Amino acid sequence: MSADGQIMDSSSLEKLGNNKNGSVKQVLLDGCVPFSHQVAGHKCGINNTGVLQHPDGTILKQLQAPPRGPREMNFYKQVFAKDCTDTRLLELQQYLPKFYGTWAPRESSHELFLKLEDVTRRFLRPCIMDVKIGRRSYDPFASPEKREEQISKYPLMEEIGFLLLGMRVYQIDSDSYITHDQLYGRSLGKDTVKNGLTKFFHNGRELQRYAVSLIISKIRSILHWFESQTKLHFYASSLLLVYEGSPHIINGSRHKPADPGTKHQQGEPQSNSNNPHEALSFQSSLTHSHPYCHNVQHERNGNRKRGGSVEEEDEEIGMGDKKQFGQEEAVEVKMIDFAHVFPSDCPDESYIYGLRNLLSTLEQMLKD
Ligand SMILES: Nc1ncnc2c1ncn2[C@@H]1O[C@H](COP(=O)(O)OP(=O)(O)OP(=O)(O)O)[C@@H](O)[C@H]1O
Ligand SMILES: O=P(O)(O)O[C@@H]1[C@H](O)[C@H](O)[C@@H](OP(=O)(O)O)[C@H](OP(=O)(O)O)[C@H]1O
Repeated sequence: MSADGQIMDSSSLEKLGNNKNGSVKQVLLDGCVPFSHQVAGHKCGINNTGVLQHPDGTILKQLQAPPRGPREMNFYKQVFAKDCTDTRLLELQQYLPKFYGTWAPRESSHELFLKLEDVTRRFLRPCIMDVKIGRRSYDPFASPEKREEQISKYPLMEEIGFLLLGMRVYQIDSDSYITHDQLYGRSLGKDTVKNGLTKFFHNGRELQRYAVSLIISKIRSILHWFESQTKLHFYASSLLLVYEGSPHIINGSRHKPADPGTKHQQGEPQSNSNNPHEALSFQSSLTHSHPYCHNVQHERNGNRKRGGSVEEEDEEIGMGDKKQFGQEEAVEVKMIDFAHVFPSDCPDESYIYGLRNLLSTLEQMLKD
């Protein structure tokens, strides 16, 4: 058990030798690697590995210690049950990452992971933000100590109804990402939380207004779901907001990656993985297939092979003037982190409050 309460067996981590920079690339058994787009949440195991990326493009979230881990697993199982007839739960599916069941490393079956859709996967330069929603980030069964600890981390949660846990934003001019962690989020007050959200939508040149508008409409749909259901309450749960940071690929058509959890088809574009094993699985398609594959390959490893900028690489492979996907697809909003979801018989006013305030802050941003 790691210091943060997650179970991780050191036997499942292999070191694959030094790469060119002298750093050690970790690959878990079965070709899994640490997921490079994690912006918040628990880090567990050796060298603080957190969420993992499976070679098939899904992500793996290790089950937390009971009761949290089993509670989250059961929640996913309930929502994605094949024989589910509950309309509200069926509606909820679209707002969650797809759930592909549980996964365990071949040689360490006592470790259990949730196998989930990687929400960032179809994006070339994903800008990602994790926002905890609700006025309380502790559940009704939390001990007085836990309540106090959670409240003291962000006393404004009650009033603001959300907390920026972490973000990663692509900057066009420097061709790099800036990141902010939870300490930044906690430093934001009622009058400054809008500035925090603005940072997430700013690419160094301008506010990505299209992304704000599209994300607003996705959050509105989630709010409608919450306004129409009374059976579940979500505590310490988050929204994961993602939009495309690359200026090259908005507007136009593009192929979608193969459904994660299924085998990659040759020639099918893959996106944004940092997993060398996933790259290998479609390596043979690189020479003849869609240039998008090639482009992504450099970016996804996070250590591109040449010194040139991302844009130069796009030009080299014929991507420079290509627009690759429509605006609707250029953003994503999913609910994540369900370790504290409980049955109820009334609307989840705390979560609804958080969503409404987040929405009105985003709307205000567009008016400014
Ligand atoms: N389905 C997903 N697709 C892409 N990224 C994800 C997905 N699920 C989680 N992540 C990434 O992993 C991070 C942590 O996820 P999550 O909040 O579920 O973990 P946690 O350890 O339970 O968090 P906490 O410590 O807040 O309880 C998120 O901030 C996000 O960056
Ligand atoms: O972000 P931080 O500062 O690391 O704080 C963690 C964060 O508040 C998590 O939401 C919480 O897990 P839960 O929501 O599941 O309670 C975790 O509790 P923990 O320390 O008990 O794991 C905290 O440590």
